[in-house]
Amino acid sequence: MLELETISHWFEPTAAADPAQRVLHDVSLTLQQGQSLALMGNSGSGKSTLLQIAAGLEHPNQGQVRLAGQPLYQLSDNQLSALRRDKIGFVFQQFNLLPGLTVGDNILFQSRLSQQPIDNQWLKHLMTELAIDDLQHRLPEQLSGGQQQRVAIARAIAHKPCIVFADEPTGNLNDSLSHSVMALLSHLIKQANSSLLMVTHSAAMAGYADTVLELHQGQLTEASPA
Ligand SMILES: Nc1ncnc2c1ncn2[C@@H]1O[C@H](COP(=O)(O)OP(=O)(O)OP(=O)(O)O)[C@@H](O)[C@H]1O
Repeated sequence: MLELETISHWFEPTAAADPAQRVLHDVSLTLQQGQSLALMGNSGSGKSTLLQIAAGLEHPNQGQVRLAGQPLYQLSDNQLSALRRDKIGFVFQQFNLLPGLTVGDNILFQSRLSQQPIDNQWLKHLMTELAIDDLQHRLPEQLSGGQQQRVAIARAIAHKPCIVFADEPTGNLNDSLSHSVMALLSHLIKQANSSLLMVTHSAAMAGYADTVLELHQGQLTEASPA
């Protein structure tokens, strides 16, 4: 479903005398449909860079990413945007809800853009499970952090994407909220038969994923036990 093929990536030096900063070295990875993977590693080890490359948001210097059989970095900009819109869901640490839209419109935003038929039964199920059905007419600023992240999860899964990319999805929540939000995210992703690639600093949150890998010196290794 998601294949990273020998990805290498570096950033140009900020000063002429500095060497280029190589962040990823020949990273390969396969994620099957319905499988979840947590990516851990020290700050600055390249986790977000890897997630951005896997999601088609940052062009790698070398290597290819295949998502649902399509080589992301051989697609035109329009094809890549359409694939991201139809096949991918995103959950970010900062929630990233659209401030001018109600909860209901935020959740439907991506489905409407993709012009796919909206599965109302699935939407209702999501809202009930996430306990946000009474919040549909509120604006994001009228919600708590935990409520905002539950809305962001509904938005990410509403169109049953092939894969959800989550960058520190519980990074702004306290411990108990983190567990309840993470439990809901992993449960609903399984129900949608979506895959999950999640970046986290928390071994407890990583424990919700089927597999945990660590990024160290530009390469993926089995995560060391917590
Ligand atoms: N646009 C950029 N230009 C130059 N260097 C960058 C850029 N983006 C990231 N980096 C550098 O690449 C390295 C990896 O960054 P990245 O954000 O992927 O790490 P991370 O593991 O997600 O870190 P954290 O856990 O702190 O969020 C860091 O050293 C960072 O400073």
